Amino acid sequence: MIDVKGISKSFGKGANRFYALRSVSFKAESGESIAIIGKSGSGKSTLIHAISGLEKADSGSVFVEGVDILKLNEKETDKFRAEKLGFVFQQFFVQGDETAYDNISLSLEINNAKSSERTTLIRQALSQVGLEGKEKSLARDLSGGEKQRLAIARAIVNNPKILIADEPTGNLDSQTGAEIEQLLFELNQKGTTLMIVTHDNELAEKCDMQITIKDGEVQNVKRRGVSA
Ligand SMILES: Nc1ncnc2c1ncn2[C@@H]1O[C@H](COP(=O)(O)OP(=O)(O)OP(=O)(O)O)[C@@H](O)[C@H]1O
Repeated sequence: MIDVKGISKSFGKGANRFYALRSVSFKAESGESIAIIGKSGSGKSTLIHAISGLEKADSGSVFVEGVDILKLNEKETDKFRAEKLGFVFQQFFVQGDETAYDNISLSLEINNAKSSERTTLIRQALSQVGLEGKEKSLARDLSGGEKQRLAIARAIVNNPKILIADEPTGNLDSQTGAEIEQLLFELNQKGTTLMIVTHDNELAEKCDMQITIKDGEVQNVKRRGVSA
């Protein structure tokens, strides 16, 4: 479950203090798909950073899968993030001069795993995203859609509870974007909670829950088929 209660986050000091989030609250059950929508600069990225502990909220509480993340120290936050969360971004962030295998291997948490075990986990992740047989391909030789599939494989190799996708289709043509969308929803159907930051209303409408952020505040929470 993700339970966000009254979080605020400001940047700067004194007269220059700027609130990127103001008393934001919402609750989502495990396994749901959640869209975070809103104009550029409304606070969407700041919200997912606060939920993942990449940036700590100034006040309020954030429970993710039963863990009060504002109470964790830096090392515990890193461990929590590595074990429970997977991230996918608009810009893919794959290492072009590394193979697909090595891109995933770099983020594999079980660093002391036997190499046969690593290989199995990496092959499974590649197969889940439809990139079987691409282990040895250099990331830079992959198409845009394949790069994003690789980024998704890397995000899911540790079997995260929550997959956080920030504009995952923003750099893709509509056909490839639709395939990536389908892949994300397939992973969601298998039980991974999916949180997507998007400007795409059609994509947002496919999610169980749509949270609209405006000027750092929750403007509206809509559940599929229900208006709040
Ligand atoms: N580290 C920071 N220091 C100062 N201001 C920041 C910082 N991070 C974000 N902000 C400000 O907080 C506000 C919200 O930013 P945020 O990146 O969360 O918006 P967003 O909704 O994700 O925008 P976009 O859709 O353009 O990515 C913006 O006005 C931004 O300039």
